[in-house]
Amino acid sequence: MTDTSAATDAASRNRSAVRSLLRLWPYVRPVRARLFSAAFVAIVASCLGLVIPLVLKWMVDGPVTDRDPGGVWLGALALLALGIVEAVLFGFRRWLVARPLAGVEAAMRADLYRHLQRLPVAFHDRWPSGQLLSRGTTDLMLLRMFLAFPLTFLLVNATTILVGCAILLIQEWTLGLVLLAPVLPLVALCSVFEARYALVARRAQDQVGDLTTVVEEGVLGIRIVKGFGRHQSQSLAFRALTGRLRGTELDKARLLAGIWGLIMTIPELAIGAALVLGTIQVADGGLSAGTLVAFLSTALALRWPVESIGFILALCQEAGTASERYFEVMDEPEETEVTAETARPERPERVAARDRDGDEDEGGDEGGLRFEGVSFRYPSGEDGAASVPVLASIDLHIRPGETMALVGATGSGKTTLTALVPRLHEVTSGRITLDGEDIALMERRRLRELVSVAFEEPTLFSASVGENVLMGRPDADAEALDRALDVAQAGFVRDLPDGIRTEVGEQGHSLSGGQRQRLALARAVVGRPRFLVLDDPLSALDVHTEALVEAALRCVLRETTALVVAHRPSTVLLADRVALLSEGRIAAVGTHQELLRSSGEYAWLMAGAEADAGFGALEGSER
Ligand SMILES: Nc1ncnc2c1ncn2[C@@H]1O[C@H](COP(=O)(O)OP(=O)(O)OP(=O)(O)O)[C@@H](O)[C@H]1O
Repeated sequence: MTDTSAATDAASRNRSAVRSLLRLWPYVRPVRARLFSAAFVAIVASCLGLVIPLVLKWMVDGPVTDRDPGGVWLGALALLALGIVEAVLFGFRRWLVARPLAGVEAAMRADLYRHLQRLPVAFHDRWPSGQLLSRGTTDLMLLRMFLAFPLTFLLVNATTILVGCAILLIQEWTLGLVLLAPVLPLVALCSVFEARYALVARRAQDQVGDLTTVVEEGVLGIRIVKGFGRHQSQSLAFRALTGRLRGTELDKARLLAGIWGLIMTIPELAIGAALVLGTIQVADGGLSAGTLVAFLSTALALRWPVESIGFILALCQEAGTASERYFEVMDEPEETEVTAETARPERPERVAARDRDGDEDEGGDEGGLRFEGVSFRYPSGEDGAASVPVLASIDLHIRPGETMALVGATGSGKTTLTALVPRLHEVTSGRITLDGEDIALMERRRLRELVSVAFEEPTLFSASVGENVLMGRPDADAEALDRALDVAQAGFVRDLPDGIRTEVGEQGHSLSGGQRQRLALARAVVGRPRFLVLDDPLSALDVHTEALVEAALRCVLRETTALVVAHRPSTVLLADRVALLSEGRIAAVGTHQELLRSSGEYAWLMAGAEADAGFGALEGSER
């Protein structure tokens, strides 16, 4: 990149950082009164500091020249009082902003969390979790600090410098102009610094996100790391990232050191020049000693407001980047939602039919779960290259009350197809209907009530066993919970130390894989859903437990319309019919026996599974 384009890029980044900071206004608005009051108090406190040189001038030209001890004591008391008032005012400012700004941070964090829950699965597939974590923690902390300190002090320092300059010019305008001479070069230097610092600050904050991802993966995958003895390679990867972050932080420190050095040296030179000129004027009798003392004291009082500008600008840049990173996530579109007003209401004849026939209504052509010309491709990756279609022209009808097994080679698209029913992903073309209703036109809340899912990888939350199961239907009663646990053969929970109140630990890691799967299955069936989607939910069970779960599941499946991904013949036998998925297309539909006869691929898949199951059983009996 050429220097010019780097500068243009940095300048536009600067503008976008300011725009991002302005977007904080809705959050700041409710606390604006406190924030402005705090800024006002800080300005008063800071300007009080500028009165001190004027008291000094009075003391030098008055009591000191007249050798009046009483006057000196009076001056000293005035200085003490000014110092105390200044300190109290700064303390009051801090008290004014602390509580409301903690509230702003909490509100922004809550909004981010709420938004993350509503973003589509495709977003979460794309974004590393560490990047999201760092935006919800470090970046929000930087924004709170920005509102508490740099934002206020940018205003306070600017006002103090303006008032101080006015006092300097009024006291002795020639010396004042000498002191103001470095202003223009300093402004130019600051803007170059800001542009460069913006780029490095963004790089550092992104690297913190990458580092968080690696730490999180290392902690969550600690069993694999230990199991494969990968400590060293993990440490090396971590060290490489920390090394890169260290380099970036050093770049930041170098830039800061440079600007700070210049901001300190240039005004010192100007003060030195003013001191020399002032002393000559006092010697010539053109200036009183008191005025020179006051002039230099004012100049020295302005040192901190001037010197801190580099540091404050750096904090503002970091806050701009933090805000940009926060709104990058907040700007991602949430899942499209059909509202109660726009949702297509359930057709009256369907409601009537259901009322008449109970749950097992409408055997007709429309009922059940239907895929009509469904195609799906995952969103294109970072490089923008179009992804290949995973599912193409899927036409499949699962009749009301029917259980359909979905069988296919690994990678054929079974999980993807099941994820389309609860709309974890949106179909690329075609449509899916539940009892004739297009799920794309249904309120998500209603869709989730109708459809329950259990995935091969059972995800549990750090809550009690009961809470995890009841996630499937929070209003279910104890009887429903018991029934669900029985169906899933999860009676083991009653032997846990606190029964269903036992905490399962982070991601349920205090339980075995098979136990977690059974709880996930219980969660899926607890609400007696009209439609059940199970993605190979019995894969981690031994053959005996699997047989028990299947026997109990048979009763549940009779009451619902189900799509069950199956790898083993025993699971397939739960189903009324089987659909064979081959490279993203439905290759055949029929009963298990029909497909065994008519489809070589199906027979081959089942033969492999049978051999595996037989081997597993043999191993089990030998143990
Ligand atoms: N989040 C994703 N982003 C991009 N491609 C994906 C994603 N998830 C799956 N795929 C791809 O989609 C294809 C189908 O994957 P899917 O998990 O649906 O297969 P499957 O039949 O369920 O496999 P298995 O039996 O091994 O679980 C695979 O080629 C996979 O690489």
